[in-house]
Amino acid sequence: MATRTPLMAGNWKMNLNHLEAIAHVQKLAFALNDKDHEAVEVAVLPPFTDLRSVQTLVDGDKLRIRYGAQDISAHDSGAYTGEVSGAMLAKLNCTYAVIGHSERRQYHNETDELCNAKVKAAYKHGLTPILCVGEGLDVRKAGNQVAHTLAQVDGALDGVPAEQVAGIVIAYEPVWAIGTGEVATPEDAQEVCGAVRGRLAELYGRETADSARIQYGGSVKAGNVAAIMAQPDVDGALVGGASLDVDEFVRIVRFRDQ
Ligand SMILES: O=C[C@H](O)COP(=O)(O)O
Repeated sequence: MATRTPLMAGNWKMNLNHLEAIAHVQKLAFALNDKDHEAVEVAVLPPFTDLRSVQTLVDGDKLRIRYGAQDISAHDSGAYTGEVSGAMLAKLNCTYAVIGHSERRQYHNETDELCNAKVKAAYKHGLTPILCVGEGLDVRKAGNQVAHTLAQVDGALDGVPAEQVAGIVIAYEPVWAIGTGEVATPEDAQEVCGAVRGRLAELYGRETADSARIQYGGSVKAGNVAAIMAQPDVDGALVGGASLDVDEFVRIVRFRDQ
């Protein structure tokens, strides 16, 4: 089985301006040591307006922190007011682009079809998608979380080749656990993360499935991360609120010590 490096990614959402971003990343870099970076990949996902400042800091100080954007346009360039292209993000040396976060699906009506176009745009420009999937409370109550989430995976990866999927990050984020303090149990997380890996194996083969990383997201904190990370198909966390607190986020990165 492939050895997957855990990825702890802080999704700041619409928080921290570019000056606050610099202070935050400096504090985070100071708190992390070589041992942390060898064991875990650490990434931040700031608002678009912060990315140039984060890039300058990471490059200038040769930090081992990676960064990416919270969204990406499906288009390369042109008359798409308000959008940011993959080429622009690649120019900023972004590693990641979040695609299909539930807040984009909910507030901006993003569909699986659009997510699929965004996944293809990310790969076209050398970015790694962090593809977000997961069910709402009604679906969970009906017991349909696996089927719902796998349909989102199928839709977003339609036509994406195995060699690209091998490097993808898929974040399973049950919507009812996002920002609510209600974390999924480790078994809930494993049920769906395991099913997602199973689907990747069906679609692309075992080797590809074993090399893709699957994160859990939804009210992850230092106090609950270790049990979630102990699950065999959970390879990291997409952390929202707790990533805004550097000390808490560092404790999440050090999940093995919790
Ligand atoms: O992208 C992160 C998720 O939406 C989780 O957010 P949260 O940790 O604040 O629940």
